[in-house]
Amino acid sequence: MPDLAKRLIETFRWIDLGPESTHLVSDMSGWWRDPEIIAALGPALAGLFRPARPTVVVSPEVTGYLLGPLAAAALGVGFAAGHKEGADRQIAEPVTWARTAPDYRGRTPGLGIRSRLLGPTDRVLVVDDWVTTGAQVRALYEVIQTLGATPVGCAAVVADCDREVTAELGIRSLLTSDDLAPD
Ligand SMILES: O=P(O)(O)OC[C@H]1O[C@H](OP(=O)(O)OP(=O)(O)O)[C@H](O)[C@@H]1O
Repeated sequence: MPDLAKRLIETFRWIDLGPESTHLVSDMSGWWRDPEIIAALGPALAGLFRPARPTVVVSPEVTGYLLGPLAAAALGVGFAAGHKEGADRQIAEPVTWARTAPDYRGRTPGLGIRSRLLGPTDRVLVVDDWVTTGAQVRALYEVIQTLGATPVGCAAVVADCDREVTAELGIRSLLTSDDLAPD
């Protein structure tokens, strides 16, 4: 196993919120606190798709805003935000939206990208921390295609989805959820 994968596993935690809680909560704060992980994550995610020659990275709000720019910098391309509807601020220009199917928490948020940021010459890499149902990635692909651009795939730190979704959305990851299974 590569050193980065080992370090991601060592610094990840499941948090038990107590007897009232029905599930463990993932805690990735150790990743952002570790200088070696911060330095290695962008190049590692970029390396999953370098041959696809992405021209831009897109990531969903909010954890994607940490990871996407790291991967974009490693690829030498720019970044465009995937906004979630309902944020407490206005976007004062046209945004192209798509609604997600129910995600891993049963939510169906709209995801949107500022329309002027992508065009037909763009090959777009979606980057995220964790993909479960793939609903948010799929909605971003819909927006990307509506804007005339081409999604080349999704680079994730953790993939937790079934084989069909992985193949359909072209998901590649540094870890699978089995690597982070609670004890
Ligand atoms: O595969 P899916 O079922 O679509 O779920 C995966 C998405 O959910 C998580 O983000 P979340 O919406 O919890 O936001 P966060 O980044 O603010 O934690 C994760 O960061 C992905 O974006």
